[in-house]
Amino acid sequence: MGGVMSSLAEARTRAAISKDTPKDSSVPARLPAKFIACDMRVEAETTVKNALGHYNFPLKTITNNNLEGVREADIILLSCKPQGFKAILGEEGMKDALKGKLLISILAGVTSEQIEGFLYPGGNKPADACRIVRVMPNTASFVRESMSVIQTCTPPLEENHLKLVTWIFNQIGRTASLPASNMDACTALCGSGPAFFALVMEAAADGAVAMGIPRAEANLMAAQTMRGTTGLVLNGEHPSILREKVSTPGGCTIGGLMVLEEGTVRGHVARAVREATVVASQLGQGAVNVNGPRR
Ligand SMILES: NC(=O)C1=CN([C@@H]2O[C@H](COP(=O)(O)OP(=O)(O)OC[C@H]3O[C@@H](n4cnc5c(N)ncnc54)[C@H](OP(=O)(O)O)[C@@H]3O)[C@@H](O)[C@H]2O)C=CC1
Ligand SMILES: O=C(O)[C@@H]1CCC=N1
Repeated sequence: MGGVMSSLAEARTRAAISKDTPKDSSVPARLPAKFIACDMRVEAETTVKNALGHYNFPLKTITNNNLEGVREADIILLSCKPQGFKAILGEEGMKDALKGKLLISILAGVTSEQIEGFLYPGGNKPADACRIVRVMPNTASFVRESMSVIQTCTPPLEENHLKLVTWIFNQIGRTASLPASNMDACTALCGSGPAFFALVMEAAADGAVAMGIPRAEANLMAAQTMRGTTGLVLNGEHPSILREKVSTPGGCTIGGLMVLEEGTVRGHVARAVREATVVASQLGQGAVNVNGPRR
């Protein structure tokens, strides 16, 4: 989806907070209460409604009129292809529509400086310029398990904006903050990561199928085993210790691990993250054939 906008309204939930309940200081004073989805194709309206229609908030879809969506919104979530932001933000009237608003970009490889430089060339930034924040979420946001990295801004975001961005992305998983220089690696690890881990999971299931386990059970077993492993690590277990604990001396785990090490799995997985980092860094530069062979 190209541009997704949500407008703010006074948080209805605040009314429900009793006098005795301590206020959660991480919750912004105003929360998003309405969602506007903008796309270029009318078919996208059905996709959006099917994906989001069951949630209990007002949802509006707009086709081929990003300007209307931006005018109506307080927060703009830019989610077109990396190279597509100039067409959207360069539209006549867009700069005015963005005045004083928060523009969140999840575009891979596009820096905040690039967006800012496009909107306000030559550093001609008015006092009411929109505030741009770069965030890298991932597809697990669909099941509220995203790992989203919010880029730290210079100068820092004002407290309300920071609370708001953090709150939004905390609704769809976990958040972390890192500087601009780390965002391409975050894109590779968090943005692309689900695809990498899915490949490993599929390979593990294939192995089990080869040894006679039915496909459906193998997929379930691989997915739940991966989930359990992530649960242990998120609970504080170090991956190396976890691996040692499972490796009964003379047992089957160490036998399997030896095969993985022979196959240089670590090197290849790490290299995939390094490769995706380099590719991500080129996505916003107008480069072509970014995935061409490098050697
Ligand atoms: N896929 C992922 O897991 C992640 C993606 N990202 C980033 O999110 C962005 C989208 O990625 P992804 O969803 O995979 O890519 P897609 O190409 O599937 O989505 C791009 C969307 O933008 C829409 N669009 C294109 N031009 C316009 C326009 N002028 N106005 C409004 N909408 C427009 C497209 O509409 P239409 O379908 O009609 O062409 C399409 O829905 C990228 O920048 C990517 O780097 C970030 C993190 C994870
Ligand atoms: O592959 C891509 O370019 C996007 C960015 C991160 C995940 N998907």
